[in-house]
Amino acid sequence: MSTAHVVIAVKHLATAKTRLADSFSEADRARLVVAMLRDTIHAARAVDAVGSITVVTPDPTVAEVAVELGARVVDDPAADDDEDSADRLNSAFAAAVTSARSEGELDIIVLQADLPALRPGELAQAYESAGPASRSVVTDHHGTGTAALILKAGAGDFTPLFGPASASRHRQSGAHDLDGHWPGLRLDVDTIDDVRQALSLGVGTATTEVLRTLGW
Ligand SMILES: Nc1nc2c(ncn2[C@@H]2O[C@H](COP(=O)(O)OP(=O)(O)OP(=O)(O)O)[C@@H](O)[C@H]2O)c(=O)[nH]1
Ligand SMILES: C=C(OP(=O)(O)O)C(=O)O
Repeated sequence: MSTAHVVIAVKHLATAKTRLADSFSEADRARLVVAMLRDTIHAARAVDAVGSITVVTPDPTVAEVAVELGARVVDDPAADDDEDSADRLNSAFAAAVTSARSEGELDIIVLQADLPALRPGELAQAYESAGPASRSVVTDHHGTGTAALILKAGAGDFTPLFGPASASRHRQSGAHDLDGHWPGLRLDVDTIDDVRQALSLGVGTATTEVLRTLGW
């Protein structure tokens, strides 16, 4: 079985999940982001084909949690630059993928950090369904964003195109859209409605605990 390397990006906790600001304080949003990251990493680590995980972040708390969970940490090269936020995110992913590939030509799974309802079987199926030497995209539950990008070894150079409506940009750049019933994999949590949907699908233990302490 081939081995995949998962790459996850998380920004500064102080600026994270602004779309949840009406419902949660900054401190609670930070706790939720860390909890969702924990559940995402736990699910990804449980996939047989996943050999290693890198988290690219400028945030020391996120870096600590990533190391505790056995992930490698890449410092975010552009976090404080005056770039557009999507450009910063794309620079962060590009740096992490370059770092992972410096150890050899690997399959790479670029994965969102906020997938608390992810099931290992969903990620395993998505990875297996991506063809050899291909680039593939798992579109998010809205049909517009990118939940995951799968870059099989030999797929060539990678230009991440995350940001609003990234799924169509990834498709236009040659990525195949993967079909599959993967509700947890597709459910990146950005809004309060997403929180409700994730809860009804079933979230991991860390997110369950934080939401419970917040009265959910
Ligand atoms: N390392 C890194 N990660 C980023 C950066 N910008 C965004 N991310 C991460 O990429 C994912 C999608 O980011 P966004 O949708 O822009 O931000 P968000 O915090 O999820 O939500 P909003 O603030 O509501 O937009 C999240 O996991 C972010 O933490 C960045 O500049 N550097
Ligand atoms: C940045 C993206 O995700 P989000 O929905 O979290 O903004 C994206 O889908 O490219």
